[in-house]
Amino acid sequence: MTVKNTSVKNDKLSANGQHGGMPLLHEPKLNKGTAYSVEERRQLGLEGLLPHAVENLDRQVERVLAHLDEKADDLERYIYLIGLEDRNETVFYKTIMSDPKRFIPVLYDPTVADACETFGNNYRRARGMYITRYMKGRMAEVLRNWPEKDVRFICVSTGGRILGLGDIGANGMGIPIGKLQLYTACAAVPPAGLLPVLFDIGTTNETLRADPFYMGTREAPVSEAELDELTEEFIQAVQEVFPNCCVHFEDWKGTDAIRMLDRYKDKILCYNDDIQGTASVALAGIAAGMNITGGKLTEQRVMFLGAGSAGLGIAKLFCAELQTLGLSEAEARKQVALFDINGLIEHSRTDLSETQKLYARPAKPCKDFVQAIRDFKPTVLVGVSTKARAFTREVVELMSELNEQPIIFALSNPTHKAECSAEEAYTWSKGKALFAAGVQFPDFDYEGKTFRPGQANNFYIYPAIGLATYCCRPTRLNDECFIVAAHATADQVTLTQRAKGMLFPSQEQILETEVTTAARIAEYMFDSGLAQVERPRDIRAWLEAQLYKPQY
Ligand SMILES: O=C([O-])CC(=O)C(=O)O
Ligand SMILES: [Mg+2]
Repeated sequence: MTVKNTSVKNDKLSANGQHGGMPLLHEPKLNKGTAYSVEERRQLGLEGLLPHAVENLDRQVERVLAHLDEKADDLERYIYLIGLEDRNETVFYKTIMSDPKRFIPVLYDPTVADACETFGNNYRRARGMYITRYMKGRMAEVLRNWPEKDVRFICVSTGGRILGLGDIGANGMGIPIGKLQLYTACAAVPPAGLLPVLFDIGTTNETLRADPFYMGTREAPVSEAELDELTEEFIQAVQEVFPNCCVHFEDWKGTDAIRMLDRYKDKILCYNDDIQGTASVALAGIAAGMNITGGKLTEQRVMFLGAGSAGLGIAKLFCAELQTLGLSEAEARKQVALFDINGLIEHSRTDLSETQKLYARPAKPCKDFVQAIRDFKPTVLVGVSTKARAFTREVVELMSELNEQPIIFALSNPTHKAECSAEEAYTWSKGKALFAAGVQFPDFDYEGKTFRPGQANNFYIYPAIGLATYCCRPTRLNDECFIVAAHATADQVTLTQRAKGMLFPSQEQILETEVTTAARIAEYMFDSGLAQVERPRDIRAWLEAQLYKPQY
């Protein structure tokens, strides 16, 4: 426990006109609770406000762990943890970062899905910002209400497509909150500059609009033209109020997501996690699969079930990678096929978006997914459909007939939306499949061998992108950053892990993994001229020096 560190923090507090005492104990970023020393208690007017015992951080975490053990389920644990973050940010991050494999699923997917669906019922305290159409013309003024002035990342969602849950409007706030917590939990990005934003544009969800506990605007979504206008004002306001901020788009309706990324990616520092982060983690899984099968990336044929922002994002990044490996654009696109609710994406379809048209195959119409697989003969199958159980026994068996080791990703989430479970993938493929899902499935024993399913979730990627961005201050992010992140992630799967069929590094050492990934991204940012700070001699050590550490 160092008094020095505290007195620096408390200088800041004095500058705000606060001098310790009870307000200090209610300030989660500064509060040390029972860890204040006798001396500090005297200096800061805390005597008598705390029990006698002076505890250290480890003892405080032990108490938290005991509380968590008493909770009935993960949603209760989630609610408790958010409350803890409201009281003491240091204990919160110390707890999460001490066991990320255990806590990522509690704080984030799949529990965050329940947290979002019950957001109005379980609401406790203000966190993040809500921007509505009623702030039109005043968004910059509104953003100035946020107490932290040096905001470095805004994660913004309309709630228009939350995970595989569809449009849940303002209840989607759980996602920007959770995504930003993982910047810190997985890559030690300092939490002070992280701002979750729910861009409340109304919702198509009539059940929610009729729910007395719903807290968003009770209206149908604004028109596309109005959305574009509101978003433009928001983006301008962010540039003005938080000039060092990277805008992270998350869980917008697919067409809005693609349109906004196209509009802003070359104009401001931004990215879309569902398009670029998901694409990068899928590419990482495919690249790691090549290390197991000995196959070549250029020979992979990827078939998607679902042709929304995630599927199109993966297709685009995969093709970009194939082009860097020497294929032409047309050759690369031939390696990809998409199949959606209306069948195979092929030339004669009249319902395709401009982006979907790029991947339309010169093939006959086909509404039968199994037939489409038989015709295209994919080596990799990617589920981004939000259609539970869509990878049937027939699908998995056919993939195993076509491939020695088929790569099967069931990315829809939360758990009940996955296209198939790990157990199904391993059993139906007779242990041949290299499998990953968007959520973590438990290990599975099949004929004497233990398989560890992968979690192909963008949390392997975006926190590392965040750390590299935080340190290098690039003016833009491009697709190459996400390709570099994919390879850096795949390269960290060890030989022992590959032997268990693992396609991603283990989550126990997620911080170590993401710092390594961030170092590779940072190196690319310096090499390519994207970085706006001076290149350090030792990039890794330089990143490490800037990591947030949960300590007093
Ligand atoms: O949040 C996750 O687990 C993955 C993701 O971005 C999504 O499903 O929208
Ligand atoms: Mg998402």
